[in-house]
Amino acid sequence: MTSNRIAYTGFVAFVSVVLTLVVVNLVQGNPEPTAGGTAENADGESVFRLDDVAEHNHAGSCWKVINGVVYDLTEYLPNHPTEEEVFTRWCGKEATSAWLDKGNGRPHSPRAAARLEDYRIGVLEGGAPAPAPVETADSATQPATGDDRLGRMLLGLAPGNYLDGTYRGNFIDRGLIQVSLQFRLEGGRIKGMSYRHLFYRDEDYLKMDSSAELYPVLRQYQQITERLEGEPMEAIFRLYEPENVVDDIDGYTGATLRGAKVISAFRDGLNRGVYSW
Ligand code: HEM
Repeated sequence: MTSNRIAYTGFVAFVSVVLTLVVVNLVQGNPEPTAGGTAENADGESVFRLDDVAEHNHAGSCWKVINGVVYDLTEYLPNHPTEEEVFTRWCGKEATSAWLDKGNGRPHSPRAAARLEDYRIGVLEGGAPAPAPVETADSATQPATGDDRLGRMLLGLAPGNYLDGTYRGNFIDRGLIQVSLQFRLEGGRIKGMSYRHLFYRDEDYLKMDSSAELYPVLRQYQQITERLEGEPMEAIFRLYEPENVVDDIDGYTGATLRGAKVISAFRDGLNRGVYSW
């Protein structure tokens, strides 16, 4: 009788352990990081939920959401110039506010923004949540530095702020059009960018052939279109540091100016709104 009771008690204990394990597993889901997103958007990009991101909340697998885009920063982690904990504290989280304010009221640099794009793995379901306020009481009263301005511009280009469609924009200086361009936005990505007009100091660049002295300048302009193809909108800001985008012809002196003109024409197009659907 006693041994029967012991066997029965043991059986009940065993069953309850098994049931507990099943229930815990059902509630927590698979604890292993999932490789893919929950779905794909029209652009073939993975779409994740914050729950998916939350699973990658440690140094061994560190995902963050910044401006509605999901990044797998695991491999970048050892390169980040702070104590590891400063960076890992945000793993698995919506981290736009930390990205836009390094703790001193200033956002990350354009160089850091260019790094970030290498780790993009998808977008957040439903687009960017409203980011936490960027400005501290101090930074609001201080004049904006170059980095601050870039951070604010990046926010302006957050996915969802512009409709898909074809855009046309110009850079005009002293009454003359220097750069006129056209591009499509598809899922917030630049597609089919081309120049309609490229003119500077009596030179019509679009009419040049490869024997022209200034042909390398035209090549740089073309490299911009080639290298922005399929990139997210904010990639235009890489042109503030053109060495990230085009080959050198003159120590990047002219390329810096040309990059600024392209950014300006691009943003002119966005301001004008969709030219055709
Ligand atoms: C989201 C959480 C993040 C936090 C809290 C954070 C924090 C910081 C802090 C405090 C600094 C200043 C270090 C110093 O001056 O000694 C810094 C610098 C830097 N961080 Fe981050 N960071 C984050 C994400 C990132 C990401 C995702 C990248 C790039 C993929 C990145 C790239 C850099 C770079 C390149 C610098 C050098 C300064 C600059 O270029 O702005 N950080 N970060």
